[in-house]
Amino acid sequence: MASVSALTRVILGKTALNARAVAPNAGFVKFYSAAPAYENIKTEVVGSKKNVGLIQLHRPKALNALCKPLFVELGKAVVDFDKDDSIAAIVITGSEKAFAAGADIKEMQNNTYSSNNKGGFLREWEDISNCGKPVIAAVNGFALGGGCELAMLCDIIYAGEKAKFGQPEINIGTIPGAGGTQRLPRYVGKSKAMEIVLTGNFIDAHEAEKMGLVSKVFPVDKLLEETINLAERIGTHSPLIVKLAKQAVNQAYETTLKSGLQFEKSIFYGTFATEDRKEGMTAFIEKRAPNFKNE
Ligand SMILES: C=C(C)C(=O)SCCNC(=O)CCNC(=O)[C@H](O)C(C)(C)COP(=O)(O)OP(=O)(O)OC[C@H]1O[C@@H](n2cnc3c(N)ncnc32)[C@H](O)[C@@H]1OP(=O)(O)O
Repeated sequence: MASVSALTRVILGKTALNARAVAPNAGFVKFYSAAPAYENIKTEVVGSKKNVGLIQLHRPKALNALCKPLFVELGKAVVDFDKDDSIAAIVITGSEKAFAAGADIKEMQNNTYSSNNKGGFLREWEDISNCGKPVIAAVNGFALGGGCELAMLCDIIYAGEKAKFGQPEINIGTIPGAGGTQRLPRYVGKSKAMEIVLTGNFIDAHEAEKMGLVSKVFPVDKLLEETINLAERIGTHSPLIVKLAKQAVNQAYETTLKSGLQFEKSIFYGTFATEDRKEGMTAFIEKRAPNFKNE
């Protein structure tokens, strides 16, 4: 697969450089003065308004298996983009062959119950689910085990038509450990989730779309472009209201309908305390585009 840089050059028709490598004020790519030297991921700021944080998992020799160093870097990149007011949404992608082939089996082979427990194995993954901004997965290739779970930690999943999803942990004598038994049934229902978890079988992108795991399927070489378009579309709205909308939808997974509706109502009422709600409605009535201030 072409690198993120090459892809974004194609997508945006201008020079997109790795944010780590670019000098301050280089124009197209936002410079992170304190950007760490990542080894297992690449980050860039992309989109015509430079408001989409793109993270590419980059551990090609292991099909992006999610070793701890990779996840620490991924968590840091997500937290940094989440804190950055110029970023509207975050896209996580992998390579054409693999989004991620799961947690790193070689790394965990000699773990014990007690080492998992004491070390909080896979705890870093919470950095993704705690992100306030929309996180979108662009999945080409394998999204297996932890790879499928990482995609499900994201708010929206777009897939390339050759993507393969699965929870094959059962094949190696364990069970999904990063949300597969909990998030998958919420996406696809109990029977299909049981089938996927208990057989370890893979499902293709179109099946995943039919089941509701994936929102849309695209040709492999269009996936990243379409996902960035989606992130940019979200980025046209008030970041404050987007964050509240995300919180409200996520609450549907945490509670009963009655208390979820109460939660929604209080968030909805709360939007009336924001400048952006006032601006949005005023702009509609004045027949002009809104100018949101994130306030
Ligand atoms: C949260 C939990 C508990 C988990 O995620 S458990 C892990 C769940 N995931 C899996 O079981 C998938 C494991 N991987 C596979 O089944 C196969 O690699 C696939 C994805 C079907 C691809 O098969 P192939 O195309 O034949 O590639 P394959 O040669 O197996 O993999 C290429 C390299 O990546 C390595 N690799 C692939 N998946 C890996 C993983 N999850 N952990 C560590 N290394 C992995 C693999 O060992 C090989 O390395 P090497 O060349 O040093 O032998």
